[in-house]
Amino acid sequence: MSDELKKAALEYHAQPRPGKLSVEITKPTATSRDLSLAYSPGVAEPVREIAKDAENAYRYTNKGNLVAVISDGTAILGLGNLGPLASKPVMEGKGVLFKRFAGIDVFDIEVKAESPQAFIDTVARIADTFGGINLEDIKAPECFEIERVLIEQCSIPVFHDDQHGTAIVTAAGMLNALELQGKQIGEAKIVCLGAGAAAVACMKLLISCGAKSENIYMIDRKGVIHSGRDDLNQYKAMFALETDKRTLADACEGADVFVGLSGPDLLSVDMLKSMAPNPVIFACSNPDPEIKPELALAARDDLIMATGRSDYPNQVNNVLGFPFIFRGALDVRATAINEEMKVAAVNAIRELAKQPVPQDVVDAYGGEKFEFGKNYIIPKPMDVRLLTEVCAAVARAAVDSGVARLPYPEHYPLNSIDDIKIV
Ligand SMILES: NC(=O)C1=CN([C@@H]2O[C@H](COP(=O)(O)OP(=O)(O)OC[C@H]3O[C@@H](n4cnc5c(N)ncnc54)[C@H](OP(=O)(O)O)[C@@H]3O)[C@@H](O)[C@H]2O)C=CC1
Ligand SMILES: CC(=O)C(=O)O
Ligand SMILES: [Mg+2]
Repeated sequence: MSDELKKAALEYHAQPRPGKLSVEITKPTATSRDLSLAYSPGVAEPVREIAKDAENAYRYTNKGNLVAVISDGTAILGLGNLGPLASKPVMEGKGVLFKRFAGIDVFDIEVKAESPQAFIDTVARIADTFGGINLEDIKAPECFEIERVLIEQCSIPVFHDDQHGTAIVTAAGMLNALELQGKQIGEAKIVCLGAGAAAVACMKLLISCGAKSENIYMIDRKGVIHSGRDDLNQYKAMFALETDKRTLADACEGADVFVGLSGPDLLSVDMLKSMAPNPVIFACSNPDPEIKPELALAARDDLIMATGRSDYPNQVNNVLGFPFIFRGALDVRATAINEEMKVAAVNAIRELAKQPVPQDVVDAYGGEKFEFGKNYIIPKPMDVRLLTEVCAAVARAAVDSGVARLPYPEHYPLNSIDDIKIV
């Protein structure tokens, strides 16, 4: 990041008031009558109704449109374990994206937890306040058990965005990129640098989409994950291969795909050059990718290059997923975000990239024209059709798979956030 951008980012967060989010009032509060409805004595009535039947919380409070974005700060982007308070700008940022792209209100919650169990207990105790819980930037392997237990304990959707949001968007982009490069996913040799929350979920979903586990080389700080290692947790062990490859450089030789979910500047130009013709490079570490696009594109001209950032083409980032997935789930009051809903989101995002791009999206990106191809494998976050297509696909899948508590919404498809009706 340039010094100029770093300075601008601090200024953006500090001025004209600190932070990126505030709370707004949705009812009249001008008169004493308004206050006697909003607060004492009127507020007692919805209290009594909710005490009689918890479902009334959806009718009389903001529960149905409120998502908690919760972190313990143990894996903030690719910056590592910097603690809960330091994660707050990212969690506020997720709140901005939920609101801007899908009209969802967010409380960001940063939890100082001495153990995964303490974190679970904290979240479980506050869960009923919300319509859904988006777990964010919690490191592996703890994140897997945290999410599993919270899904079991909560009756609202619990979704670890770094796992599933990332996997959905990566799978959508990867299927399109492979198609453009003329490769079959079932034959692609895949190198995955990183073996944490995002990496494990992405590789699992790519396997569901047809990738072969025997073609996936997963790599952590100690090198290739192979069956001779005795230091693997159960999540890494699922990817252990019988192989004599040991290093990232060994794995890259002849590989078709590189997926980086690890840290900055870890893929060298020599490694990139050793890959098969027409490779796909997803260097998705934030804020700094595993290889800079300028370096990669200067080294070879037959690749498709994506990063997690907004300032390069092909932004493979969970922002294309979580706002719309939660909108669809909330609008049918789903009890979970299940595999059917995730696959529906993959297909909706993937297909959208193949449609002509509307003028307002072109305008939002400085007038540059996009069409399905090497520099446009996946839709842009500003594309309102994500709201239309992904919410509809997710809500439909929730209904069809039996986790929806409301029917498919009559007001769908959503053509703008003004069409949203809080249920
Ligand atoms: N573009 C997007 O939408 C998203 C991008 N990401 C990015 O993915 C990265 C990982 O995030 P997440 O999975 O949540 O974090 P985790 O802490 O769960 O996992 C980090 C993984 O990266 C590995 N790693 C870190 N440094 C190196 C290194 N030098 N060499 C090899 N492996 C390394 C770690 O290895 P070990 O197991 O040995 O410690 C670990 O397996 C971050 O950079 C994040 O920004 C995450 C989510 C979404
Ligand atoms: C994008 C995101 O969630 C991450 O980098 O952690
Ligand atoms: Mg994250």
